[in-house]
Amino acid sequence: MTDVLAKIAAYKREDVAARKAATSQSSIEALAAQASAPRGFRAALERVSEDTGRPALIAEIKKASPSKGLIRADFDPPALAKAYECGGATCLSVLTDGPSFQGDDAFLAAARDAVVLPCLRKDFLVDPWQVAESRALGADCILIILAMVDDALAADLLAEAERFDMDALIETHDEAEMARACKLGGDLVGINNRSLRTFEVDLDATERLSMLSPVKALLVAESGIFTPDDVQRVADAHAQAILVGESLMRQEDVEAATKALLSLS
Ligand SMILES: O=P(O)(O)OC[C@@H](O)[C@@H](O)c1c[nH]c2ccccc12
Repeated sequence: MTDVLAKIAAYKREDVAARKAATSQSSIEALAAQASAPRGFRAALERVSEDTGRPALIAEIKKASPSKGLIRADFDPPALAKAYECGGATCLSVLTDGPSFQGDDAFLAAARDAVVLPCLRKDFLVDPWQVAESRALGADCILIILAMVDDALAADLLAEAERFDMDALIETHDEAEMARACKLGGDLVGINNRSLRTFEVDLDATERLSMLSPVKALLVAESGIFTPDDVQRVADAHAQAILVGESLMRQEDVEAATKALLSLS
């Protein structure tokens, strides 16, 4: 693991230890059992990509990032969620990590309550306890970043997601990680076009890795998508969904920008 990822993993482990000390596994599971039912994240993406013949949009609510600093000052998660929904997004992704992304757990619930769209909790999972926590926060899907976890932890996270009836987006960035994703056996696989090591973005990653993805997996092209041409490019590489944050978050009129990206009017 490189410096950025190692740093994030280190503070996450500390943070999770404190959270676990405050809320036991059985307590967090009790909270998860009370959460509103999962909305079917992967199923929604599949439905839209099949019905429309274009990639379904996972629209991301992200205030800041380590590579770009502050992305959007005027930041109101429920309003952004509604703008994305009206603009044609199929699902939402909400950053909950505080130190690197200025996210907050409360943003997830606030965004999800404002819409009917399934929501991904975008955070760094380093412990299976966080899966129950994600469900307790209302998440419909979790993220498993293969650059950050070994195969055993990835399998534990995936099994926990299944136990709570959630989907899991398995994130890859290179050939070795895609091979690991195939072994793991998930059915929702992301190709991050941004290296979490160098922050360099290249849509070429989707083109190189898509043919190596598991046969049954729904494929998500993540990061660096700015224009309808970019959407077409990853669609040509067989992406059935796209995960887009920055290019939409930077626009004043998020609903109009979402429609424009999807070429809807
Ligand atoms: O803002 P972008 O370039 O459209 O990217 C969105 C999303 O793919 C990106 O935020 C992301 C993908 N994988 C991650 C893992 C952790 C944090 C963030 C991410």
